[in-house]
Amino acid sequence: MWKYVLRKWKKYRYRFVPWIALHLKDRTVRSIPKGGKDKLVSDGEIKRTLIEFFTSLEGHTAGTRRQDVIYMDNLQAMWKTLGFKVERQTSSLSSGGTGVFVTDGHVPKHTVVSMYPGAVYLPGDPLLIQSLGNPFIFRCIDGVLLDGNDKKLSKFVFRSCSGRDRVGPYPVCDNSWLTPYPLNPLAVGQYVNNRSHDISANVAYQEFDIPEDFPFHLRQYIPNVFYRPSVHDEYMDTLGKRLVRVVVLVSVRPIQTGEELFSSYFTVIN
Ligand SMILES: C[S@@+](CC[C@H](N)C(=O)[O-])C[C@H]1O[C@@H](n2cnc3c(N)ncnc32)[C@H](O)[C@@H]1O
Repeated sequence: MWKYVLRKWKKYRYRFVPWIALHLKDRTVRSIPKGGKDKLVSDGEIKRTLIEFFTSLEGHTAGTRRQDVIYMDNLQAMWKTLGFKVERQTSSLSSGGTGVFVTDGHVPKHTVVSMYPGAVYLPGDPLLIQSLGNPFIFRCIDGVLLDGNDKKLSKFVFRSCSGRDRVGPYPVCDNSWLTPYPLNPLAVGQYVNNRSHDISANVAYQEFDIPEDFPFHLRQYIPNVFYRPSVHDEYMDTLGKRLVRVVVLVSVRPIQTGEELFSSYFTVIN
């Protein structure tokens, strides 16, 4: 029985874990050809965008200003740097809960429009308890999992991992995505809803490993942290010199003000 489950899991290719597959009726599949890397934009372009945007946020955290005020400033910085704002709002789908919308500006095709926050679990890390009934477990192409749930045990786990990995006074990731006012307003990608038969996807997920030369002072805006402590040696052996896995959402077509973002939860690599 256990071997059967493991064999099935190894073959499992959807972006979200089986729990969500059981709960969504519309499972329109996005198919990627064998050998395809599912990369819409280059790693260099993602790195450039993140550095440019994070740099524009610097200085907004100083002092004792309220988090909601900082959030508004950072949304404004998003508009100035990237040319658009994305925010959480009630979904346009009945029973869609919260979704993510472009609330100002215009998103050109092949632009980083959001980030999927959460703790990063490598194959073999214990995620079972956090994953029960959790619709926010995201699966990367290589089997790495992200838990983007901002409540309950998942929230507690992220907070403790982010505290553990501090280097002196410098945070190496951001945990404000667990609140309604993320310091990095891109970090709302876990709320993007699945496309339906009538509405096609306007964004797609893309993995990006933060390289070692990423500016240290900007890591405070990265909404991801490894679950496992001291993972780096092992991780670097397999993937080269990388600090942490992030997942960005990239527009697959131009998106205008007022449009809700929709992805394909059922992306499958053939
Ligand atoms: C990753 S969460 C997305 C955020 C979610 N809308 C919320 O408010 O928490 C996935 C959950 O969103 C809902 N959802 C996503 N796409 C949907 C769709 N096309 N129709 C209805 N519900 C959807 C389902 O409840 C699913 O379990």
